[in-house]
Amino acid sequence: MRRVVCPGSFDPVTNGHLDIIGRTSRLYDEVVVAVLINIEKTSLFTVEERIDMLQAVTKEYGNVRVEKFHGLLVDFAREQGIPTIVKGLRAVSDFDYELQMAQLNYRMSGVETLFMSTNPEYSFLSSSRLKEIARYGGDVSGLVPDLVLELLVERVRG
Ligand SMILES: Cc1cn(CCC(=O)O)c2ccccc12
Repeated sequence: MRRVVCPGSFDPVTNGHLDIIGRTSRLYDEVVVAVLINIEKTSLFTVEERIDMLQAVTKEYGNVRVEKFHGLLVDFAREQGIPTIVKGLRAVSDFDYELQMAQLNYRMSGVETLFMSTNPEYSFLSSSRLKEIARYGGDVSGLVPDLVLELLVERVRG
């Protein structure tokens, strides 16, 4: 069983995330989407809400499992018996940090990191930018799944 882990905060999941997860699900037997629990960071959605959204929007792929984790990603990967991380790269600006993390993770644990180019349609997308726009009433339809759009608008304007 060839497994891979796709880590992130997913606060909330965007179409950019979904694009990478969907393409990865066609390359591996199982994709574990790992939602990071970060108590230092205030989030718009709870971990459980983020997991529920991810489960709903990845169900159609049939081989995606959503889990939560805290601490080191490589510890989670090892516990899950997953030898490979897949990260989406949006732009050159992502590369520096991601390369450093990949080298550190490999040195610490032998877990490999594979990079996948983000669909250019979403290369500008990040959850934080999205939340900012939604907070000021901007239209983010088409950038997140419809289910997420509803919950996002309700939450920022609630
Ligand atoms: C482009 C991209 C960024 N991230 C981290 C997102 C985050 O930390 O919320 C991803 C996670 C899965 C698939 C693609 C991506």
